[in-house]
Amino acid sequence: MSFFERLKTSAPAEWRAYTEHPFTNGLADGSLPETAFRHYLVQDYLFLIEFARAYALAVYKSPSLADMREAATGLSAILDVEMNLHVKLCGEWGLSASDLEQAPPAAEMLAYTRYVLDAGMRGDLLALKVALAPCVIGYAEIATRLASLRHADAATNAYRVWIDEYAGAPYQEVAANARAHMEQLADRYATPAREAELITIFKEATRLEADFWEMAWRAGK
Ligand SMILES: Cc1ncc(CO)c(N)n1
Repeated sequence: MSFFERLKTSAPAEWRAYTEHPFTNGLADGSLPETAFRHYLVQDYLFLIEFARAYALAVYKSPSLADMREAATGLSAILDVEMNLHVKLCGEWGLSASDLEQAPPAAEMLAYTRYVLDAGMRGDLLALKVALAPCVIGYAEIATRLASLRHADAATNAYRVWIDEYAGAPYQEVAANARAHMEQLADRYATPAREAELITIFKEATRLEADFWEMAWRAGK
């Protein structure tokens, strides 16, 4: 079993609560209330800024030049690709750049990003990548599942652009690379004695991802 599969099978309830959260199913069938989606978009913009800082930390934490290049590629994927797409998507939902920048950060967004940054600051590059795995690899898995559901209203579903962005080849490739790099780091640095600590980080980060959906889901009620 790969390292990532071991992480997932060590946190089955957490992984399920995150990847099959009602928010995600509401994206797939278009039933998600618009207020929930808008709340999500605003907080996700703030999330991505902190996420970029986590990748910058990964550059600093890199033991080798090859690790550093990999982290720098991830940083640029967020700053130059995902953030731009996000601003465009927000614009389509009537949210301007200043709406996004002036939004007060939600406790769930802060808790999650602080957790990831802290795991990386006190740990090594592998610990940081494990904390990031639910975000990067999780979104690729979620979007692939949602894209395969093939609801009858797929053509008119307003959330289709979001699904397509994360189910599309460019994002899937970013996630596959992140996964391959984490496997390689695990070969180099994961010892049986460390596995419990790494599982704890993965479990916590997964729980905080589910809380992020839950925060937005509540806003739609
Ligand atoms: C909360 C969250 N997790 C993961 C991703 C994927 O980058 C995202 N955009 N937002």
